[in-house]
Amino acid sequence: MTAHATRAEEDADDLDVEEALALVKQRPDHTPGGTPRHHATDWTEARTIAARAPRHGSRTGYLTPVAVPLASALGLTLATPLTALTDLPSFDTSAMDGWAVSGPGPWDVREEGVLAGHAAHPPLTDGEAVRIATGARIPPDTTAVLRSEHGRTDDKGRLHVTTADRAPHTVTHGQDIRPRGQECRSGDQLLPVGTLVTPPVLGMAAAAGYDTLMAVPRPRAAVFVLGDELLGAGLPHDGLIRDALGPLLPPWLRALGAEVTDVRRVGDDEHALHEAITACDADVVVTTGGTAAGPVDHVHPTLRRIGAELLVSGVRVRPGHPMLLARTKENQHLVGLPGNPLAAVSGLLTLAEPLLRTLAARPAPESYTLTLRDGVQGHPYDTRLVPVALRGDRALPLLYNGPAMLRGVAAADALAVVPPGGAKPGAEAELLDLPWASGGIGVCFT
Ligand SMILES: Nc1nc2c(c(=O)[nH]1)N[C@H]1C(S)=C(S)[C@@H](COP(=O)(O)OP(=O)(O)OC[C@H]3O[C@@H](n4cnc5c(N)ncnc54)[C@H](O)[C@@H]3O)O[C@H]1N2
Ligand code: MOO
Repeated sequence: MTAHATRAEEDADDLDVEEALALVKQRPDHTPGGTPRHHATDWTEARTIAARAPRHGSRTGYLTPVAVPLASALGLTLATPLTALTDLPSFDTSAMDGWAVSGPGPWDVREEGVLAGHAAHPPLTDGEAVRIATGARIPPDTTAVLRSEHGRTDDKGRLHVTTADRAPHTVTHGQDIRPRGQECRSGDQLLPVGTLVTPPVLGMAAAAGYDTLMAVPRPRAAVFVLGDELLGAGLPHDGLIRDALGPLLPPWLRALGAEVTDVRRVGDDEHALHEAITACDADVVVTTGGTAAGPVDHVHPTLRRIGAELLVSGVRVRPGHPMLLARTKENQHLVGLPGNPLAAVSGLLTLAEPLLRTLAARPAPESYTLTLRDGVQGHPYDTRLVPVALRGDRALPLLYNGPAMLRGVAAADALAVVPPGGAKPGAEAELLDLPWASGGIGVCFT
């Protein structure tokens, strides 16, 4: 381990120890800075509140379904059942390249063959055959398809069944013919409401006659990045640092099913923040930074000013405890992510993920646990989310997991949920998968 790594690891540990020590000396409803945290919500409860938030009043929770062209429907949820608009196959079709034959052989072979996509072929008479391609329409009165490798034509053009292992290949009635309606009849339900539109669902829908699907659209999300200290390019200098969340959040939100409609830096300007929020018509507003009670932390004052309803104000989770969720308009929620980058990731998974999931009518991922290879120091009262790498059937907690660090999560497959008090080596921990670790980067960012 390098001297640099050792120092960073100590820093990460120091943060935990400092916070823990400060907290054990205080009542659990006070932050280290002494600000009361009367409203801090339990981590599990916060996720439940976020998932239910869009369901207030008589609302279903999900966005109004729309007709979406197949090319744009990947990742959406079906709002109506997928009902076959046609029989499949829609005509009797050849399953193999070969000959359509009628009655027992040998057969006289017609001159013109039948290809996929061709118009109907005249009926065969008994003792006749015609060359046919896979997917072509079966001529009326065909009794079987003989595969090209199971037949040969003699010099008079007559078709014979060839032999294998000294016995002729069998030609049974209906062999290698896919009858119309074998897979479904027009009107059959192929997939229920609530199905996630995956690549095979798109293929199935096209085969069954659809050009568009009635689906729940992607929630539209706007990202407002707060902080005068942030640079969009180049090296940090003079106390200024690079904006890490501007690049991180939009693709992650897309991976969570959102359409990102706006990404803007609004500095530490209360007026600009007020303008940005009130002019925004996205379903979800995500702000970063400014959630604490510092002199330029404008999120809470702005929410008070616009009369927003605070649903979650602080969560008993580390990092990320100042995160918040508010209802800013009848159809709009705001997720306030803390500025520390790993704290923002924590808020994304705690509040934004369940909120977006409900708006998009997606089912909750199955929760699962794995054994932790190493012990993880806990917070006395709060849940911790710790980046882990998956190695076989064990989760390996990663270093560099301090609130301001992304080095751990950048190498992680999941975040482990560590309960208050910590976890011993070999303990089971719930894992929150990172979208690309399970789905593949190409799938989740389309
Ligand atoms: N008196 C107290 N102070 C703080 C408390 C507390 O309980 N009492 N909590 C600390 C914790 S924990 C966090 S997290 C932060 C949350 O603060 P804010 O949401 O107001 O965030 P900022 O102050 O704006 O920034 C915090 C930190 O993160 C850096 N930052 C901000 N945005 C970005 C970005 N887009 N990319 C990279 N880094 C960013 C910023 O420069 C600060 O270093 O409050 C603590 N304070
Ligand atoms: O614990 Mo804060 O929430 O640094 O990130």
